[in-house]
Amino acid sequence: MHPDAPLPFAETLSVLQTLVPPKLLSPRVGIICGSGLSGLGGSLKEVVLISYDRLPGFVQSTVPGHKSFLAFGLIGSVPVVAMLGRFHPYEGHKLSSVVYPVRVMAKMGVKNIIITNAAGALNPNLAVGTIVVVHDHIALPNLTGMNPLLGPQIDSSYSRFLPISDAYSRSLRRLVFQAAHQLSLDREALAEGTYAWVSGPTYETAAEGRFLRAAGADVVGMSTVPEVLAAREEGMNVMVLSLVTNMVVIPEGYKSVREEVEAELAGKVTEAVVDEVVSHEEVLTLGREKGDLMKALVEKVVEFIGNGNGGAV
Ligand SMILES: O=P(O)(O)O[C@@H]1C[C@H](O)[C@@H](CO)O1
Ligand code: HPA
Repeated sequence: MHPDAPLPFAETLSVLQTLVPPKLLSPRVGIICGSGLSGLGGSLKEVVLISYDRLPGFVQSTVPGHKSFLAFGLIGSVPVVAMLGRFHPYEGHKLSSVVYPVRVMAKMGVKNIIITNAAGALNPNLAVGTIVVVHDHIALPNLTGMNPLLGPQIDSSYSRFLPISDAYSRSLRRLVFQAAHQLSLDREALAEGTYAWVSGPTYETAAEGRFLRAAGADVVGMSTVPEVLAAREEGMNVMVLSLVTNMVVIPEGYKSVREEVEAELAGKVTEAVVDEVVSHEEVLTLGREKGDLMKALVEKVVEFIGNGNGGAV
């Protein structure tokens, strides 16, 4: 038993066995829906929704735009399991709780996981509404002691020192671009990039935004990386799609208040400076607007996986 948090896998799986029809009990693909993206669950056929409060080991999602249901169903003929609502450390959840559903998916036999999120763009070439296919990440929390794999190993057969330079499956990333081609999406609809994980819940200051951009990140968000690490530890192929819901506020240059006041005292007319801010409402609005696009891409990729394409199983 894990001393930090006893993980009730047997109990969770036994509840699932009583609630999920046998046909859906061995999902091929796991999906995690990001902020405002739970509509993905709406496209599942023969869907069975299970409230998180019925599942031992699951906590509740408390963030607007996240539900608290595990959905089982079919995309085409492929059985999938989807988290309609994820857990973030900033909600007060332990990292072991945040990644518990990913580990449950692994115990159910899921080999491929598609993780979606809403993110702010640091790269000025990205437009709001773009979906970024993530190929790498920067996780300051991981580097400074906030890593879901810290502590005694939950399974002694797992690697103690997990390499994650290959965390984002190239085969699955290829499938996204093939899916975009089949869906006749404009080239600009998709981009590739690096995701920076921050703990949140505050959005970034301008200086933090500049810092993360200078470090090489294209987008920034408050989730996903813990799930990626757990999924890799469990041996899954991982794909991450970030929907750019807003530009991170990084003004061109600081407009000096001293100079503003001095100019006014000298009788000059100055331009009023209004500081911009980001809000979760705009994140959710964009999630709703682009939810169908994200859904179409995910469905197509699942279809490809079902057909055995791309080297992913
Ligand atoms: O769960 P995701 O990463 O999609 O949600 C993002 C990050 C924060 O939870 C929230 C901020 O608006 O949206
Ligand atoms: N910063 C961090 N997380 C986010 C953002 C952001 O600008 N937008 C959506 N999630």
